[in-house]
Amino acid sequence: MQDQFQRRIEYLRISITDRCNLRCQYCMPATGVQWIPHEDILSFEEIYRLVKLSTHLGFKRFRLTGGEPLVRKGLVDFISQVSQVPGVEDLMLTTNGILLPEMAFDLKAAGLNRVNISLDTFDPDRFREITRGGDVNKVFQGIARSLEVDLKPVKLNVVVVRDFNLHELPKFLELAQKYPIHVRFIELMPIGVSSDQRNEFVPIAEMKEILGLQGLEPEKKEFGGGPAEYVSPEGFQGNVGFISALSRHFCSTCNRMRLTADGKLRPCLHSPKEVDLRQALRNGSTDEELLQILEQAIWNKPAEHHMNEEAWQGNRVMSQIGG
Ligand SMILES: Nc1nc2c(ncn2[C@@H]2O[C@H](COP(=O)(O)OP(=O)(O)OP(=O)(O)O)[C@@H](O)[C@H]2O)c(=O)[nH]1
Ligand SMILES: C[S@@+](CC[C@H](N)C(=O)[O-])C[C@H]1O[C@@H](n2cnc3c(N)ncnc32)[C@H](O)[C@@H]1O
Ligand code: SF4
Ligand code: SF4
Repeated sequence: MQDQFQRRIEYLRISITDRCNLRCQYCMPATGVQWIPHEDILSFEEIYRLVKLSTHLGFKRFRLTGGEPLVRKGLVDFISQVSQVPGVEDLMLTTNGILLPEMAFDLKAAGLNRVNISLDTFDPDRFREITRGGDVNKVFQGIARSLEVDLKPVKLNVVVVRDFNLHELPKFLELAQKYPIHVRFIELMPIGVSSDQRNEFVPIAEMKEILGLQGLEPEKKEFGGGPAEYVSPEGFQGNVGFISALSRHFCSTCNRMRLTADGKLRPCLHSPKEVDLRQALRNGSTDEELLQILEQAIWNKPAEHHMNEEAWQGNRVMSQIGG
């Protein structure tokens, strides 16, 4: 359905867990976060019901995220079920890739269409530093395995952090040159723990200059349902995408809603306004009542974010929203 600004809302980002096997510095505090108790997390049955209902409103793209979605038990069976729901056209997952070497085959067999994998550096020590303990080789293996089992197109998410990985951008470009991978460079958003890391922000224009891509016309073709704008340099096997959340935001074409692991419907990544679907699910609401809640939340979706002018509000960090 459309919201009050005539945006067609068709993409639901579902955070299936707030837990994670990494602790990225821009996403989570060093001490970690208090995990949400199990009983407060939506069960897969509850999420399944919401997915089915949302297709009646025109939702067709569904992305599983987290926390780290691959750490949740029962995920493969859940994907088998959701992938068969009529109206689910694109079922996708955003992951840090650590568990992909062992899970990619089963995910594909269960009906997952594709994966977006986060990777901010090639250097094992620096990866350990930014993720507070992760093994980058697992992510490399995860990328290779995803290509092998055809979870395509495989996309990489590279959050650009000035004092951390700016010098590695050309190496990421090489990856898109040699492999059929969409490499996307992301502006650091001042959300949760990164709300006080604004000095690490690098605008897309600067990234393009470093990469020598400033002159290229953006692709007209769509490569998914997300906000990235792509260029296709001559002779490249993959594409290069840019997610300009701050320097040129894409809110006027926003097509998505978010569901948090504890069952809150979040109409905008940046706005703390949420609607409690868990309570509605658990107090015996009918399908019609749930649909009404969804419709109302979509209609009232904020026009745009205020990351450039306002301080971060609310107490969630990015891993508790889903990115
Ligand atoms: N500001 C803003 N950032 C978003 C939004 N959706 C995704 N992002 C950011 O874009 C980055 C990539 O998101 P992904 O989870 O890989 O998904 P996607 O880019 O929407 O998906 P596809 O383009 O369909 O592959 C993450 O850092 C997200 O936080 C949004 O609605 N607003
Ligand atoms: C919150 S993570 C959840 C999924 C999974 N754990 C992963 O890392 O891909 C989703 C995406 O948000 C990105 N992200 C986290 N914090 C961010 C921030 N402050 N600014 C921009 N992107 C961020 C991550 O790099 C990742 O690509
Ligand atoms: S970005 Fe993803 S992998 Fe890193 S801490 Fe956040 S949820 Fe975990
Ligand atoms: S910041 Fe909010 S309105 Fe803007 S694109 Fe993201 S979810 Fe949509």
